[in-house]
Amino acid sequence: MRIGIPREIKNNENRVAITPAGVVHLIEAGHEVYIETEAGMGSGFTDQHYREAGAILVPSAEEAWATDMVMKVKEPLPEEYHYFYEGLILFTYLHLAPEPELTKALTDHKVVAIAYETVQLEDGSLPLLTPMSEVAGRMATQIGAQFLEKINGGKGILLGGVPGVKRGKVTVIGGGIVGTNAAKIAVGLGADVTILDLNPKRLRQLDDIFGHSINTLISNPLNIAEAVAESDLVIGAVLIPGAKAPRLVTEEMVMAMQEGSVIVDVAIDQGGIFETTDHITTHDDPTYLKHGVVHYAVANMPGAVPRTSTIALTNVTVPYAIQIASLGYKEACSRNKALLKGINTLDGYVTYKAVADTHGLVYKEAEALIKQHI
Ligand SMILES: NC(=O)C1=CN([C@@H]2O[C@H](COP(=O)(O)OP(=O)(O)OC[C@H]3O[C@@H](n4cnc5c(N)ncnc54)[C@H](O)[C@@H]3O)[C@@H](O)[C@H]2O)C=CC1
Ligand SMILES: CC(=O)C(=O)O
Repeated sequence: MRIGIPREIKNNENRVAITPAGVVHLIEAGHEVYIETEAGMGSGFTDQHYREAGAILVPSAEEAWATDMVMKVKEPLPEEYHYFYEGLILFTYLHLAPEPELTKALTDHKVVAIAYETVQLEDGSLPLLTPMSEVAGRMATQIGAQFLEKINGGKGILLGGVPGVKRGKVTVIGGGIVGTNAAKIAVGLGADVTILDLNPKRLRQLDDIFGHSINTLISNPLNIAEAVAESDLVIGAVLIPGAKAPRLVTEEMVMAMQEGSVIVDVAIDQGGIFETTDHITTHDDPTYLKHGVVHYAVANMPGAVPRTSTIALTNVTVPYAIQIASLGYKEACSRNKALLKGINTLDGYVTYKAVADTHGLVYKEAEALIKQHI
């Protein structure tokens, strides 16, 4: 199969969908890799690295898109929609629930869109989201600490405090991969950390992992309101796979926070969990002030640490890409049910229920559509 890797064009998105090591694996499996020139530069991989690995360098995005399967990192932007064609396999993060226009473009062009973030194993885990959630979770606390500094618009506190001065309070809403990694860094900095989750089993696991260095709270509106009001930093880390994020923190709750406190809404890629994170921000202009609270809502946080992120991402995506390329998506998804769950659009239909429900579109099971072809 011909696999295309265009350069990412989202603001400050320095990741790339394949490393030279990944190219070697794909070529060993019998495939051709067409990579746009300079696509890997932001991650420290030169065109020469890719050439030596056996890739074919192409000078335009158009040529990278004119292949059988395109691998990307982020969702295509409107200026890329004209590359879509019927039967194109697109393997990337999509986050379609907050993206009605992209959903329409994919269904209109009958693209086979396989979203990294909804590939799901039997135990419910999301193997192609996990590494980026680890990165974003760790970054969330670092970023929060940075914006709490007075020079960056914050209230001027050090999360760990010092002897004789109180520690800062960090609340993490959602105790999955992002939440756990955010808490690890916050505990490491010496902050007073509270994690809320809806799932009592998860809270027990967190209690086993962190012991008395965190507080756990069941997630409900009263607990959220109380924890948010007294926090210096609140991190949004909730996910209902494929669906629009629930708005758990109301504007009123944000108004109860002290001026100069900070919100990092990591879940913004699924629409965000704060009523006040009403738009996505970029690495160029990452924050805005609302009710005196600094809001950070960047949807591609790992793009800021591309070397780490590209390697972590491709470690997990390449084995799935090889399955799709070697077997074809129909056979690969019939054999691998985790991959089947990744198909968000097929044959002009939305094939992920939460996405179809969010946009009020007809839902069709990917498996049934694939069977019609076989
Ligand atoms: N902004 C960015 O650059 C990035 C954003 N993300 C996003 O971060 C979000 C979280 O991802 P993960 O941690 O991997 O998901 P996860 O599935 O590991 O964890 C989500 C947690 O939310 C909990 N939850 C569900 N409903 C809840 C509620 N009402 N209250 C409290 N907790 C609730 C679940 O029980 C689960 O523990 C996703 O939207 C993901 O796409 C991930 C990486 C990068
Ligand atoms: C998960 C995601 O969307 C990202 O890493 O940018």
